[in-house]
Amino acid sequence: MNQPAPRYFALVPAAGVGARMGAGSPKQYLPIGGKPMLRHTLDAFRSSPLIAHTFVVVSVDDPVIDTVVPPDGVTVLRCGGASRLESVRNGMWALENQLHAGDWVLVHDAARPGLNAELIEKLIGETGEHPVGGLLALPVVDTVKRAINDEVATLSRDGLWLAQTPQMFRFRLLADALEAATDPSTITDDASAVEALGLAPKLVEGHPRNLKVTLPSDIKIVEMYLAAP
Ligand SMILES: Nc1ccn([C@@H]2O[C@H](COP(=O)(O)OP(=O)(O)OP(=O)(O)O)[C@@H](O)[C@H]2O)c(=O)n1
Ligand SMILES: C[C@](O)(CO)[C@H](O)COP(=O)(O)O
Repeated sequence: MNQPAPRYFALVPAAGVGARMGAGSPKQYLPIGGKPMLRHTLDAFRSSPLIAHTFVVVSVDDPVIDTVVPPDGVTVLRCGGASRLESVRNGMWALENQLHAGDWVLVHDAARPGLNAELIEKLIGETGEHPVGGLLALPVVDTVKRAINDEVATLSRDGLWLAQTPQMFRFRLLADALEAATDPSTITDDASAVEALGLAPKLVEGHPRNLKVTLPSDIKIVEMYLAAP
């Protein structure tokens, strides 16, 4: 019997405060290339024919989202938590009765506005029906140092990658993994919750344009990528 076509949904955690940006307001609403940072991410998912719908998680009392959310393709979930882990987990809880166990969920940071349809489709295409899931990541190309107190050591960069997002997993697996996760300081992305179950997601090479806008110096970099044809 033919299997139903897989469904892909985006879940965008956007309930952070942007402390490291130091802008005095949540960074996801800062203007990037003429529109709020979050809108770039929402528009990227709306531009991909593979994405059935996008859900964005914001803080319960977010006063800005209604002026940023596009007219269609996106549903706002006012259930943000005290950590990224909690915001994503709360978002998954909110979708419990809307998504099927086998639906794919692509979790993507609102703070990564450089995402485009090509990267979305690359992740989906290369992850395919992988038994665990996949995430965009970049292989480490610099020498890595670890500094503890006055000691500095060079770490082998063999096999080291820097995780990006989206990170895509089937709904049930991701929901169960996040349910089992307890420590937001160690479970800093969605894949680490799945890895804690003893599972290994696929790493798919992303792109520097998909950087996480964390510090003020990141804004000009991502605007450069967004301005490039
Ligand atoms: N309680 C939180 C914390 C973070 N995030 C989201 O998770 C993504 C990645 O987090 P990060 O870049 O750390 O954003 P902030 O937490 O806002 O930044 P900072 O750590 O500097 O405060 C962002 O899209 C952010 O909005 C979230 O939804 N809920
Ligand atoms: C999810 C993530 O972007 C993968 O690199 C990263 O872990 C988010 O970290 P943050 O401290 O919440 O920005």
